[in-house]
Amino acid sequence: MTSIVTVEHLNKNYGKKEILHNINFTVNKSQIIALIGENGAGKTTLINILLDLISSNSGTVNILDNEKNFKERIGVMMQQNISITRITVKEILKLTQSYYQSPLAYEKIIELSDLYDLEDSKMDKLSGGQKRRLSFALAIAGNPDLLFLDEPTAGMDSQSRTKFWQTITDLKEQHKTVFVTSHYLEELETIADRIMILQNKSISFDGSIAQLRVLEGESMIEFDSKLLPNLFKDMPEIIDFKKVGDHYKFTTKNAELIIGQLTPYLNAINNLKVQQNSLDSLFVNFNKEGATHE
Ligand SMILES: Nc1ncnc2c1ncn2[C@@H]1O[C@H](COP(=O)(O)OP(=O)(O)OP(=O)(O)O)[C@@H](O)[C@H]1O
Repeated sequence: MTSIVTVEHLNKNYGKKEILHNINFTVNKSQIIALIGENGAGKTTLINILLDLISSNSGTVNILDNEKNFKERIGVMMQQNISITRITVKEILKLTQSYYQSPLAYEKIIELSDLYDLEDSKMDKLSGGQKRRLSFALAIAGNPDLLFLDEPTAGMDSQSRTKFWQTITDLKEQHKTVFVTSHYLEELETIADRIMILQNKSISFDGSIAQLRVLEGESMIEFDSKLLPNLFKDMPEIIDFKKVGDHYKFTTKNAELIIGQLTPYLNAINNLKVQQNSLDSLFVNFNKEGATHE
């Protein structure tokens, strides 16, 4: 596979505060990579370094082989929307297209960003969600091979989000590579090929959601029962055991084994629920163990 982003031994400080420590990774073509981390973990800082908007203190970044005009092949959707008074959606898109040698067709941009009916609206009169869609339109105007999306769906309604992620998946099918950060983990869960967790200044997890499930527990089991809590507490397969009143909730790496162990007590168990662990709860568990991750 062709590597289109390579980061080696990257470090970043703001003043005396270390933000990123020895970051290393490569990104291949046609992947959707979700960069996740708590507020202030350094996601935007990392993306800004990749985009050469700010400099690192040390380390190397190689994007698209740093070939001539490689920046033309990158599309960026920043966390903040840009708004210019008196310019319409159509005008700003046409202007942006004009900066590129091989831009995406205007009609295609409108279609992918779902900006029908808003082409003649003034930029500063758009709603928050519409501004997000315009930011996306501006990001894809140059028909980029590599897209950076920082909190792309913030402020979008649920219909727009669904459509947006479908578009991102379609772009991947067209061999585009997408680097996305978001706090809406349930959205990333279905589309990301690869999850990178930024924690304690480093990439502390880098792999698929299936690999994260193996690490953190594949399933969540919940039920109500008056059974003694110490029946379960010491089972090594049980992770993150919680009991509130008669309600039991825990994560496990081996749901089948636990269900087998619960079978003799099924008469004393109500509302049994077994489900695959969501990215949200995997991330919470992962962060709780934060200090132990490399
Ligand atoms: N220009 C700056 N000068 C000094 N400190 C900064 C600067 N920009 C960011 N920081 C600090 O660096 C840390 C990382 O910030 P960053 O915005 O990269 O985090 P983030 O993971 O993107 O957060 P969020 O999820 O809230 O967007 C934070 O502690 C932030 O306060």
